[in-house]
Amino acid sequence: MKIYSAGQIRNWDSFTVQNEGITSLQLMESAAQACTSWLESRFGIHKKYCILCGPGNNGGDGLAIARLLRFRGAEVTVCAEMRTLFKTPDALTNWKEIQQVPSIDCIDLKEFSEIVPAGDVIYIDALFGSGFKDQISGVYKEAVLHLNTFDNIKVSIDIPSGLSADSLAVEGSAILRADHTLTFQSLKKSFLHPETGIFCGKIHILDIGLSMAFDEPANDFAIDKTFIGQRYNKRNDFSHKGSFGKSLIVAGSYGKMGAAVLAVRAALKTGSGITVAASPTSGYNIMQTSCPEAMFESAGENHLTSIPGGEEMAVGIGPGLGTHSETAAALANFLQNRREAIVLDADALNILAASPELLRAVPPGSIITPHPKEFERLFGKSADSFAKLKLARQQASDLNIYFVLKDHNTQVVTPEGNVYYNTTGNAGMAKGGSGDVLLGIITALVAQKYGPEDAALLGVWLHGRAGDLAAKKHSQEAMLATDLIDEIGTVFLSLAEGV
Ligand SMILES: NC(=O)C1=CN([C@@H]2O[C@H](COP(=O)(O)OP(=O)(O)OC[C@H]3O[C@@H](n4cnc5c(N)ncnc54)[C@H](O)[C@@H]3O)[C@@H](O)[C@H]2O)[C@@H](O)CC1
Ligand SMILES: [K+]
Repeated sequence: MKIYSAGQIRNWDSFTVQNEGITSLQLMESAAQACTSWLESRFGIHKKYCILCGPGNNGGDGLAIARLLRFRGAEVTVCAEMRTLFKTPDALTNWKEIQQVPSIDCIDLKEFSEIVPAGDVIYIDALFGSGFKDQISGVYKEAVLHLNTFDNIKVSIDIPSGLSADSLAVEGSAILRADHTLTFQSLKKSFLHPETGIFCGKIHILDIGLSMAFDEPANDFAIDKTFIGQRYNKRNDFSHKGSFGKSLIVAGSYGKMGAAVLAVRAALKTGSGITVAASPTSGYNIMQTSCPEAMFESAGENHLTSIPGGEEMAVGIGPGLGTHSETAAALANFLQNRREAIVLDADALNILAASPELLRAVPPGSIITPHPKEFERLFGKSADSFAKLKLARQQASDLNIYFVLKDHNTQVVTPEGNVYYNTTGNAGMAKGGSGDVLLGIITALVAQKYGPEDAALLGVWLHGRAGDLAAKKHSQEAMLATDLIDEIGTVFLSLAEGV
């Protein structure tokens, strides 16, 4: 799914009006109908709603929702700024329609800050949507700050008011903290960053009938199921283990063999034809017992002192490696001699951070998977997640490598400057071991001849989806990286069935 800017969303609305034989008023009605149906299916009928309406078309949506809910038997109060009222023709039309509907209470927004919340009222935020700029002030600000103190359910229409679609909010500005955001047609960039996404609650994408023929270039994308379905290659019946390539997982040191085991098991479960663990001899028994399907190559006594060439193999390096000077020297030597793309994580990245000149030796097309601290060690501190992404784009292009920036919505950054936000995964995955599993998954996909971009995209999605299934079964608190590996098969089954 492409992620469009606020300006492109406006173009999308206009394109639909011009090409689909529909008026902008009908589009507003369609948006309101989609919201009303969602509200009824979620909360049931005959509920009490208070709908805060702003001056533009987001407010117009709120008015149309008020009318539709009232017609279906709900008790509805509308709060709007009576002094300036509505600024767009469609919002004004809906304001006039509201006057014809009996028993909708209308109150001035300036009185809202006096309101004491009633326990059973659901509050709808239709103050500002994609046309919002800068920061909220005056009565709107007071209303948002007051509403934020309520424990009632709060549903934002399209975008939580005070949040802009594609940038960081002005520091200290008022933003509505929603429990649910009903957004139209596609995700907005700000929903996917931690500083701004926190205001959205649970996000629901509603189809309001915007034209599917609309297509503008974009650099930001969300990795969703359709997207993955297009990139996943089903296995051919006439294949043998050699068809699925060989993975070499370079991992482990004395006391950190668990990380190596997790990466190797994840590679095996992701379909690597042949998997070899290159680990220190002290980890031999652990690896051979935990992963009988893998081969073992000894590469040191208690820590790695050499890294095998891994010719014709997909190579993933890092989990549990430690940063011993001999291991660092082995990695430097390996990088000087390796031409094909590799996958790097964890201690491999810490070694690079200590010797940044080595970054230039990372083969083009490689994938590196830093968590926020590892990225900071490599490239310095960024002011916020938008600035960090900008820096990652620049570095990916300079170094000609792919980044997998592990976070709430993990981002894959390509050397061409595209950013793909992952939409699977949960907070239960913020645990030791989860990154080791990701390295194993991505390495196995590279072994199976997925290009680096597809391997990274499919890898993060699969990892997150397996994590979601593990959380469902065991809870976010109790789920372990091992549980995540156990769910990889279920994710492949659903992919093969096309769901
Ligand atoms: N254009 C269309 O065809 C459709 C638009 N839709 C709705 O319309 C919204 C976009 O509507 P608009 O473009 O009218 O924009 P909004 O309703 O998001 O807000 C714009 C209005 O708020 C004012 N405003 C902006 N920033 C402000 C600030 N900081 N303080 C005070 N006032 C501020 C603007 O002057 C303008 O009057 C979408 O989010 C969606 O909810 C939907 O009805 C679907 C169809
Ligand atoms: K809103």
